[in-house]
Amino acid sequence: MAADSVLMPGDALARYRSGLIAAAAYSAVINALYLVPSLYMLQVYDRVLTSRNLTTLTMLTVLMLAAYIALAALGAIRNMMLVRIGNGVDAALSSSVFDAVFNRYALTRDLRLLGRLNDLSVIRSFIGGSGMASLFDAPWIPIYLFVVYLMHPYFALLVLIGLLILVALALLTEWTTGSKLGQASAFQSAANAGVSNAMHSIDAISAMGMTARVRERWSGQTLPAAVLQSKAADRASMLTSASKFVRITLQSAILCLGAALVIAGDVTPGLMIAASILASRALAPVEQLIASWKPFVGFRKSWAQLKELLALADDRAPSVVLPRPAGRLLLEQVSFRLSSGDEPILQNVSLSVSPGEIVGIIGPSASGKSTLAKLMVGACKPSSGVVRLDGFDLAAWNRDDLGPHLGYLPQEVQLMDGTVGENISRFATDATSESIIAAAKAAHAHDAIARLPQGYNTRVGIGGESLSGGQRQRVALARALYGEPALLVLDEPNSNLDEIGEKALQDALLAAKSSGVSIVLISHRPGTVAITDRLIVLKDGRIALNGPRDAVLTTLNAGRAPAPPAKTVE
Ligand SMILES: Nc1ncnc2c1ncn2[C@@H]1O[C@H](COP(=O)(O)OP(=O)(O)OP(=O)(O)O)[C@@H](O)[C@H]1O
Repeated sequence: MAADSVLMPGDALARYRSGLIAAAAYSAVINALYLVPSLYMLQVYDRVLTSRNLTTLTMLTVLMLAAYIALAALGAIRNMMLVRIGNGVDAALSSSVFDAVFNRYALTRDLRLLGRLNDLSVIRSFIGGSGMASLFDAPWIPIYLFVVYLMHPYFALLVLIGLLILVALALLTEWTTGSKLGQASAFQSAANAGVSNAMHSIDAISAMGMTARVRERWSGQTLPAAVLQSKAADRASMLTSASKFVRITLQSAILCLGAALVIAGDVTPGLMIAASILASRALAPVEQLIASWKPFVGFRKSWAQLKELLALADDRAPSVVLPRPAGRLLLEQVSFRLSSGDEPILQNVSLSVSPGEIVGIIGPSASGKSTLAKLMVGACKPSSGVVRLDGFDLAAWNRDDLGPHLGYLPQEVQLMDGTVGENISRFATDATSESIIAAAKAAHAHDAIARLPQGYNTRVGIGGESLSGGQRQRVALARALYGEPALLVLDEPNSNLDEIGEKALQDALLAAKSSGVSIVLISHRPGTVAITDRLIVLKDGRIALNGPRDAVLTTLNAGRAPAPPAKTVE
């Protein structure tokens, strides 16, 4: 089935437009209700205490309680709605982001792409946390200020000064700590990436006593990170204390001003207390906004990064699901370079492979064989030219639809943590034991798997480390043959095989050939080369020779150094 097309962050959020409008409406009512405490205080002081009327006090208290209950309930509902919207946006975007990260990583091998998965949780937490709520509350700052102004313009002036000082302190915090925290996080990520990289070479590192050097490199990056972090923390705590000072001083300053105004007969004592309560309420959204500033900056950054990633995403979902291919592979003038301006790894490669044909690819190290294999299975895209399967550009196939028809055995076999059976079935949830065993038998690997401690249920460990190199290759061949693919591309499938394994591989390939599979085989071993029908010699990224196996071998053995342009040997 074709996967959904790529969803952009804005589209995902737009799906929750009505929820967001409702949350904004709840916020308006919540903020209006926050006026109740000061109004209550005003009435109690100026009306109840002067009239000594208990009925009025009871009525006011009942109204106040009803408002507080509504405030608590609406606050809880709004927060629950925002959490659900955050989760919904995350869930809606997750497949597009996951696919985009994987497809892009296949092209660039850039591990920083993993951070894009983290961007999803940044966005979810911002929408579902206090960040989004504080954006909804922000428009109320001027409204509160206006109400304070109505009480007395001097009160409003004082609150405004307090607000400006708080904002200035927040900006100062960001200005003095932001770059330090950024540098610290860059040091920390470099340290973590270095350790995870070193762990891939753990055997060589421990055998050759390199642990201390790896540790020194790690601590050389984590120590500066800690120093920068503590410098930033020192400044941040000084500025936080300054903000607290401004807040409590402002509260008392309002009372002081209020008292002076009461003495002058400008305001009532009730208004003085109400203004003091309202002033702290007016400051609350500003403080919330300041607290949410960092998450907001993070949210905007993550949002922009996901937009950029998804805009580059290869939307391969075709409108028509193509039928099962017969396996006719055609490369037309294919060139490949890692990025524009780089030297091409492959240049103007044209070739074809027919169903039931085994085409061998040989050539010196670094001549581009593995890159060619990746292009043939769509693991990377040509910089120019087209790779066609049954006449259709590979890019026209949806990866999820095409995958089952392709079998690929990469040069460095990496199995995923799971059982042998799960790896063979490519982790398909609907795989049957019969289909797994059929693939293992087709790969002539069933007996070898039967000898493993728990047979098909043996866990292979991360990368397949609990299997030997040869066992890994045999399981990977079974995985490539799972589901009877139409095209099989094998990159040095025998590099770790013993004689028995090599014979099993040859038998498996001859059986696949006789059932009409198109096979591309990168291998230099004479026994395996002997089962190919045609041979292609790659040199410096170009086809140097292409023809029937024996004719190509004769040309090579005659010692005539192959040189571009490609010769077709008959
Ligand atoms: N991701 C990459 N980043 C940088 N260079 C790359 C990358 N992939 C391939 N290359 C370069 O492209 C060239 C061809 O590599 P490729 O692995 O295709 O050669 P090969 O013929 O399979 O080599 P070998 O027989 O040694 O496996 C090499 O010079 C290699 O350094």
